[in-house]
Amino acid sequence: AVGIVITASHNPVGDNGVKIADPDGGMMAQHWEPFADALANAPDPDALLQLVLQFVKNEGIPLGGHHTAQVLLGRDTRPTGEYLLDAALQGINAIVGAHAIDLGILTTPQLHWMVRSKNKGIKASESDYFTQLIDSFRRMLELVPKDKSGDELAKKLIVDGANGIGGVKLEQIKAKLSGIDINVRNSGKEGEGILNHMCGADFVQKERVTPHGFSPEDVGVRCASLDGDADRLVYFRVSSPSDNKVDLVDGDKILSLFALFIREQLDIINNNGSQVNKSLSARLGIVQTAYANGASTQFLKNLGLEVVFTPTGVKYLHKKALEYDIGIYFEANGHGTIVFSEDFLSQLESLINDHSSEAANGSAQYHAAMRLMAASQLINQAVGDALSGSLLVEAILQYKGWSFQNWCELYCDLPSRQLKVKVIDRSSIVTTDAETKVSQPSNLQELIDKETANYTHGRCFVRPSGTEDVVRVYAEASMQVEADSLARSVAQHVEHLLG
Ligand SMILES: CC(=O)N[C@H]1[C@@H](OP(=O)(O)O)O[C@H](CO)[C@@H](O)[C@@H]1O
Ligand SMILES: [Mg+2]
Repeated sequence: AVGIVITASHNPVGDNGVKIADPDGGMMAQHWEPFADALANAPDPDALLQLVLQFVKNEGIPLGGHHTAQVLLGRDTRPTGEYLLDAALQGINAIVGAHAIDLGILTTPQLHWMVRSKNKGIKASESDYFTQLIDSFRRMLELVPKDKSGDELAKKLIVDGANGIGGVKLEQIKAKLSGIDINVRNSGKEGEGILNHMCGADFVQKERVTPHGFSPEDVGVRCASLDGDADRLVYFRVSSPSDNKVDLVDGDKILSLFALFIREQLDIINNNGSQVNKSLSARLGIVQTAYANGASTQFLKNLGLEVVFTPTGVKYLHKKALEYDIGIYFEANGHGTIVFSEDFLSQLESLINDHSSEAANGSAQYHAAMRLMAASQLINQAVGDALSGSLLVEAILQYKGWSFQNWCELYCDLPSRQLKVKVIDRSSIVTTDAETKVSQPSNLQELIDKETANYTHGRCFVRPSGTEDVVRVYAEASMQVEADSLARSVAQHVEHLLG
């Protein structure tokens, strides 16, 4: 089985598009992208057919015969979704041997999870997805030390659903989630607002102001914001009753919380004088992009963790994370997850079985192993998932007995600025070293280095966007005015050279 979701994610309600899930539940193989581009740009039906036939030949895809391909289809809440889903059904069913299954309205990560589960031969329906979330969340909370159980505020979460599919699904399951009190705003109900308009994870992360539907009354309460197809997650808190600014916890800080938690459990397992005396070897890898705040990278490195960088785009991060026993990746904008290797999970399982005797199963080592197992079942390992991600955040905060403030204070973000520059041909910029350096045009990197040297904690890079016709400039420095001015001067160089 493979999957297709009709969605345009965090983009305006009038846009639409497709996301494709490969058999492992991950994103479509990268070497198929040029083919997808060619299909989308085919001038007429005949050319389209020729492209398909040629591609089928090149890739050695068996068409027809006994070979059946299942395509799971889902869509978000966009008004154009129904029409496009119907077109997709017709397109798939026109191929001999292919069979489309319409799963209706789903979050993108649900569809990816279903594809992954189906191909693993395990239960793969929406209710199985919900059951897995609810059960593993409950198990995580059962493993919270008794002295950490927090007050009412610690259990309260307000979720901005971006008027999209995430809020709809959360409303369906929130009553079954014990130990947490969830209130959904911008839930996608008729009349509540427009999809992604003045709300949602992308809006909150970029604008750093309260989304529509939040007010000074919410000051101090922990809030989460999802994007339109619920694969991105950021947290925030309304800073003060007098303005609409928020304290933001972005993907980097969610990543840091996850990394701390996983490391702590591994340390408990490996360092605690255990009766069973079995340790668990695990290579833990943290994957970021150049957009990760420098303070987060420093924080993670100070913990002694292995931090690696890939180009922008979760397809690169996910692939890199799979190289580890436990790989944790996040983009600053809130897309990310944790992946566990099969080998690690089977070691974990045997450790848990070894502890199954009465004497051992009260041990700290056993509890830590059980926490890791529950986390691996709660988090969506196919793709970043705002619903399962936020439940893991909530469980970890309860485990640590942490408030939003404690989490914020893990480290202090360096001020940063992002700018977009319109140029004639953005592909004339070529980058290396996970997009942190420019190799073409040849003198641009030297100019960036010169500007950056003028600032304490200065860091700056430019790259052509993969999704918009612009060059993006990112700058960081110890003060906001400095980050702004570094970004501005580098943007001017880009304009001058390529404008
Ligand atoms: C700076 C930034 O946020 N870039 C985004 C954006 O990519 P660009 O290639 O920068 O346009 O869209 C991608 C897809 O949603 C997302 O993965 C990525 O993080
Ligand atoms: Mg999205």
